[in-house]
Amino acid sequence: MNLTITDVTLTPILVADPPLLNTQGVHQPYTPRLIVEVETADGVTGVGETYGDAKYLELARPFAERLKGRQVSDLNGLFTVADQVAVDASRVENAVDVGGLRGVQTADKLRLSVVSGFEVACLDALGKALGLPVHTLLGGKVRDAVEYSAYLFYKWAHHPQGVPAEKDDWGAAVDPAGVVEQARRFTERYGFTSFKLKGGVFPPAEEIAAVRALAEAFPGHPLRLDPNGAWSVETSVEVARELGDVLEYLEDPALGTPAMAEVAARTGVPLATNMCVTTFAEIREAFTKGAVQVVLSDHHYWGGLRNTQQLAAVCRTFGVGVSMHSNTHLGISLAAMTHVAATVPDLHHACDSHYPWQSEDVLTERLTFEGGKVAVSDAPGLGVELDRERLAVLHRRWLDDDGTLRDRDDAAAMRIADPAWVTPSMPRW
Ligand SMILES: O=C([O-])C(=O)C[C@H](O)[C@@H](O)C(=O)[O-]
Ligand SMILES: [Mg+2]
Repeated sequence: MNLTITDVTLTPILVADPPLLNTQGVHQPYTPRLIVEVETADGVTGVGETYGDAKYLELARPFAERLKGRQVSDLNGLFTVADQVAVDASRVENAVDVGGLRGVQTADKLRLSVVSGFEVACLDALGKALGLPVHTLLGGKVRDAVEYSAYLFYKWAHHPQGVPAEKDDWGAAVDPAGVVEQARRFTERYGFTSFKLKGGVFPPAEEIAAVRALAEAFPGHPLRLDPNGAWSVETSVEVARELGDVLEYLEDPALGTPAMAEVAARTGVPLATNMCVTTFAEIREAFTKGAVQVVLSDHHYWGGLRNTQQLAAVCRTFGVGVSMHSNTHLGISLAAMTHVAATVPDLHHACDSHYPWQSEDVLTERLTFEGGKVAVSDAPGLGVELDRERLAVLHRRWLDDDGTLRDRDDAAAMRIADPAWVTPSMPRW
């Protein structure tokens, strides 16, 4: 068996995204993703996926060049390769990513986001070459299915008038009744039993009312609210007081570890984060201050599936829970998330997934949720197959774009509807 990497292909694409609202603005009609393929000397291929904005693509290109001639099994070597790739200083000047939605932005984190796409592609190829599923390469599954939560968003029925977009059949959700209706459809279509509402969009009282309406419609079901750091400490404590009896956790109510620690000290509601702990370097301060009770790993920016397992081990050591964050990903990443989540022993919270919002994919067969869970594939590799025609169509869309959609910008999308919109300064409430 020859595991030498002989070819690496990078395909940036634009995928349809509905008008989902968050505290920064609204999703653009198409969002960038990067599809990574590696091929071995034996002709075995592996696929990976990561963020597709220009700053990732510009690192992925030199990274891909350096991979040829290496072994798909040399997963540790990917980090050495990453260290050799220079990051343009202007890419980390503002120190935050997507207005802060993905936490701090450092050169290392950018590199890790690229490593993850290649790591997953290498694991897929290695698994196929050995006839083993990715979860076996990660040490073996401890469950046969991984539970996901319904990721509810305030949303408009359509992207602003005149903006080209794909149709979506979800309708609008801008008030408690709309949120409950969306949740009902999520349960009917996918069987989800826990619900996360993306908040920070409307004044807290409206979002409290929406969560209350969910609690009434789905009594006893785990509920979460995530305003992406849009609230002050006082507001966070107030919301925790109002909703403490129904929340599984509050996610990033306030921005930054010191503020989160203060909120945590003043409420019994557990706090989760995908914003103040997004790198290993941020763990010590957050855990020693008791700022977070659940870390939501995003294998893309934590540097892959094996780093996610390491994060889970650190969390276990500190008695902090672990679950998963999600961002406009496709089926390759859902498969990758499912494989790694299947290997984490103490996963006690349903993982996030945007996948139901992504009507387009690059797989021949979409992954499915049954009873809110994705079955863990035992097929070799990730257990997914690339649909080359679909990939070509979505790549063509990226090629045809004049550059405005190649970098995610929720504030720019909002300005189309509201020209006066500026990225809100935090805390917003
Ligand atoms: O905090 C989170 O869970 C996210 O950042 C998830 C996504 O970025 C979500 O907020 C989005 O895409 O609007
Ligand atoms: Mg979050």
